[in-house]
Amino acid sequence: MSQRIYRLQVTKDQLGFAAAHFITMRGKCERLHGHNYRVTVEVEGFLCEDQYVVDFGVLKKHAAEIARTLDHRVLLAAENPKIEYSQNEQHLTVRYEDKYYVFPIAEVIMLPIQNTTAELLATYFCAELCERLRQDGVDTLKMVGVWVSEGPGQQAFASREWVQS
Ligand SMILES: Nc1nc2c(c(=O)[nH]1)N=C([C@H](O)[C@H](O)COP(=O)(O)OP(=O)(O)OP(=O)(O)O)CN2
Repeated sequence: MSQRIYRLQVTKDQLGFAAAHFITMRGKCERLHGHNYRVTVEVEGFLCEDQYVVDFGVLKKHAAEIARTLDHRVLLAAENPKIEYSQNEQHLTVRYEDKYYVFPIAEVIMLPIQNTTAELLATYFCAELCERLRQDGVDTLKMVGVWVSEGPGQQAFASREWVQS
C-alpha cells in the first residue's frame, strides 16, 4: 500500500532576520541595503506512528537558530568570483572593482554561495536545515523546502529531496 504524503508549513515571527546585503547583477554591484527577511519552511513526508510528520516545534527550533545566525549581520557571498575579500584580525575588506567596504568581522557572515539573492539564501537555509534535522534524528521526510522573502510580495523558494542517511 502506498503511504500518503503530507505537506507542513511553518512561518513565525521568530523565523525572520534583519540583515544587510548587496548583490552583483548584470555587471554591476548594488548599493548596500537591508531587508527584514522572513522565512517559511515547508516539508513533505509520511506520518510517524503518532500521526504527525515532524513536530512543528522541531522545525521552528532549527529554523529560528539558523535565522539567528543571520540576524543583524552583513550577508556576504564567499563564492562570488567578482568580489575580493581580504581580512586582518578585526576587519574584513570587501572589494568590487574600485568600490570597497570595511566591516568588523563580528558583524558579517560569509555564506558558501555565489550571490546573496533570495534564491541562494533559500538554498543555503534549506541545506542548513536539512543538516540540523538529520542530526536531530528526523526520518519521516521526503522533501524540505524554504521560502526566503525580502519583503511583502517578493520571495524565492529552494527545496531538497530528503536523502535518508
Ligand atoms: N530574482 C531576484 N531578483 C532580485 C533579487 C533577488 O534576490 N532575486 N534581489 C534584488 C535586490 O537585491 C533587492 O534586494 C531587491 O531589489 P528591488 O526589488 O529592485 O528593490 P525593492 O525591494 O526596493 O523593490 P520595490 O518593490 O521597488 O520596493 C533585485 N532583484
